[in-house]
Amino acid sequence: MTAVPLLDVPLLLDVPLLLDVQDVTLRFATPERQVTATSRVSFQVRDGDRFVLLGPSGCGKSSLLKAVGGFLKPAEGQILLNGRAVDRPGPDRMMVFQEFDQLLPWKTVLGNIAFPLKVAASLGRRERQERAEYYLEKVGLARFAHAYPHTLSGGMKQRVAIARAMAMKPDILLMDEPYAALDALTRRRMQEEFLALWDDIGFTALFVTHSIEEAIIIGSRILVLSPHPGRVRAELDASRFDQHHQGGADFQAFQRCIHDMLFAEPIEEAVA
Ligand SMILES: Nc1ncnc2c1ncn2[C@@H]1O[C@H](COP(=O)(O)OP(=O)(O)OP(=O)(O)O)[C@@H](O)[C@H]1O
Repeated sequence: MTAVPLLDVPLLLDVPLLLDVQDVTLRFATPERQVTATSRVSFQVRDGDRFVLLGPSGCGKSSLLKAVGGFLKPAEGQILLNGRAVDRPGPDRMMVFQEFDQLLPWKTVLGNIAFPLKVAASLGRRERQERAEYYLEKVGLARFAHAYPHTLSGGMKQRVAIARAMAMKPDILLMDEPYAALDALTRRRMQEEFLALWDDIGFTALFVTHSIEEAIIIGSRILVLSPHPGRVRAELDASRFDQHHQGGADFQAFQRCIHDMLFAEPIEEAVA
């Protein structure tokens, strides 16, 4: 029987379509065998979405993000950004990683944020400086403009990485478990800041996590992927929840529902 994923999302046809992932299968060739990371995954991200890819370890979340980033070519299917096929990395898709060492250690915080703007060569020196300062202020680190990365905490480094990505004003921000290596309290605070930034600036994010709780807090839409190889199990509307709902009955019921979906075996049963 053909597996039918559960779709529980409003049709937002009046909101511009940004990213269209169509039947994407991703494979890796290793010396021993071929690994299929995802199988015929489809989803659409619209302007302003906080779109979360959620699934167990190895289901291909990071690989999907890399493919959207243009670092990995689909074996089948295609990825369109603003109607154009993605075939290489570009400044319209900026990535934030989990690792704390993604900043250039020999540049100051401000220098790190201004650096991609300099490489892109679209702004003059003064505009670059102003843009970098603006986003640094937005992540609450204006006082640390001249500090070097090794003097910052993990959370501060992630804030700088987020400011650096945002300063490029990408069409979509690609975030690969950006808070997973942080302690629980800092992680919570970063989630709150992420939502406050989204309210303040407005951006579109494709966010990878394997935490159900984080997916519900961060996401406006959640794509639930099955274990390896990743297939779409469901797409859910999470826009009614944020950090203030955590612990509430609705939040917990939603969390349980996603948990059951993730650990259910055949997709047909999850839908029934
Ligand atoms: N460069 C690679 N070469 C070979 N296999 C790979 C490569 N990158 C990923 N894979 C395999 O593809 C599958 C999906 O990996 P991926 O890292 O995308 O999953 P994930 O859902 O992001 O996992 P995690 O949450 O643990 O990071 C895994 O089986 C992984 O071993």
